Amino acid sequence: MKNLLVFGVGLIGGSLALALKSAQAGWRVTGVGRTGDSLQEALNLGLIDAVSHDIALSASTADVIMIATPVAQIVPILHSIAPYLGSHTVVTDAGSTKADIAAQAHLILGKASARFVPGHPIAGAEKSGPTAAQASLYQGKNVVLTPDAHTDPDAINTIRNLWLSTGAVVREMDAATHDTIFAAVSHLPHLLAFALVDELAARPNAEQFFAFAASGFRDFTRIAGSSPEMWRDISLANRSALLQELDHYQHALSRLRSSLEQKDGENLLALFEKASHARNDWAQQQVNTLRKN
Ligand SMILES: NC(=O)c1ccc[n+]([C@@H]2O[C@H](COP(=O)([O-])OP(=O)(O)OC[C@H]3O[C@@H](n4cnc5c(N)ncnc54)[C@H](O)[C@@H]3O)[C@@H](O)[C@H]2O)c1
Ligand SMILES: O=C(O)C(=O)C[C@]1(C(=O)O)C=C[C@@H](O)C=C1
Repeated sequence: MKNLLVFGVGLIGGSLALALKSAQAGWRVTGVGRTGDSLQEALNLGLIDAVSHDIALSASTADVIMIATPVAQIVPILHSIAPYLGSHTVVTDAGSTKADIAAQAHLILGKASARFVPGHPIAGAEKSGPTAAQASLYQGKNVVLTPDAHTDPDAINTIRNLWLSTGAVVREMDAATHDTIFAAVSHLPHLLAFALVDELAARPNAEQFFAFAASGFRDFTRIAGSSPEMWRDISLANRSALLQELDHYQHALSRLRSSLEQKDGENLLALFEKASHARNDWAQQQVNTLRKN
C-alpha cells in the first residue's frame, strides 16, 4: 500500500479518498484537519483510514501529500511540511487558483519544489465538508495539472496516475493560462450568483421575491450556496484576472442596458440568439465528451 496524506478531508479531499478506495487503487489514506470534529466525521464515514496528529512523521512517510484546503491555507501548510518531506514524497494540491501557489512553492520548498505538482480537479459542488464527498465526483471530469519546466516528470506521472485512478481526464497547462480561463468560466459566475442573491436578500420585501423564485433563479444561483471561505480565498488569489473579467461583464451589461433603454429588440434578439447557440453547443459537447469517456 502507498501512503496518501490528505490535508483537508472535505468535498474535494474526501471525494478523492473515496474514489481511490472504490477503485481499489492501493492507497492508505491519512487525514489532517483543522478541526478534530470534521476529521472524526471523515473517519466515521470511512473516507480515511487514519487521522494524523504528527505532521513530521506523516509527511516524512507519505508517498503523496494532497492539500485540499481553501487556497489561503495552502502556503502555510507548505511551510509546515517543508522541513519533513521524505526524499521521494510528491506534493500536490487541488486549489482553484494556481499561479499564486506555484510562485510561493518554489520559495518554500526549495529543491523539493521539483516534486510539487500543482493540480485542480474541475469538478465540485456547492456543498462542503466530509459529508458532501462522493466516490464518482471525478468520473469523466477534467483535472488540470500546471507543472513547469522544473517539475520532475516522475512526480507528474505519479499525480497523473493518482487522478486517472479516479476516472478523471488529466490535462496540462501553464498556471497563468489556468487562472485566466477559470476567472472567466468559474470565478466570475460565482461572484455574479453571490451578488444577485445578496442584493435580493437585502431588500425589505426579500421574502416575497424568494417565495416566487423558481427554476431560473435556482439554476442561476445554485453556486451562491457554496463555501464563503473558499470563494473569498479564490477571489483574492485570482484578483487581477477576476477584475478583468468583471470589466468585460460590466461592458456586456452596459450594452444590454442601452439596447433596453432604446427599446432595440433587434439587438436584444441578436445577442440572445448568439448566446443561446453558444450555450447549447457547449452543453452538447459536454454530453458528447461524457459519452466518449
Ligand atoms: N468545491 C468545489 O467545487 C471545488 C472544486 C475544485 C477545487 N476546489 C478547491 O479544493 C479545495 C477544497 O475545497 P472543498 O470544496 O473540498 O472545501 P471543503 O470546505 O469541503 O473542505 C475543505 C476542508 O479543509 C479543512 N481545512 C481548512 N483549513 C485547514 C488547514 N489549515 N489544515 C487542514 N485542513 C484544513 C476544512 O476543515 C475542510 O474540512 C479548495 O482549495 C477549493 O478551491 C473546490
Ligand atoms: O459545481 C459547482 O458547484 C462548482 O462550482 C464547481 C467548480 C466550477 O466552477 O465549475 C467550482 C470551483 C472549482 O474550482 C471547480 C469547479
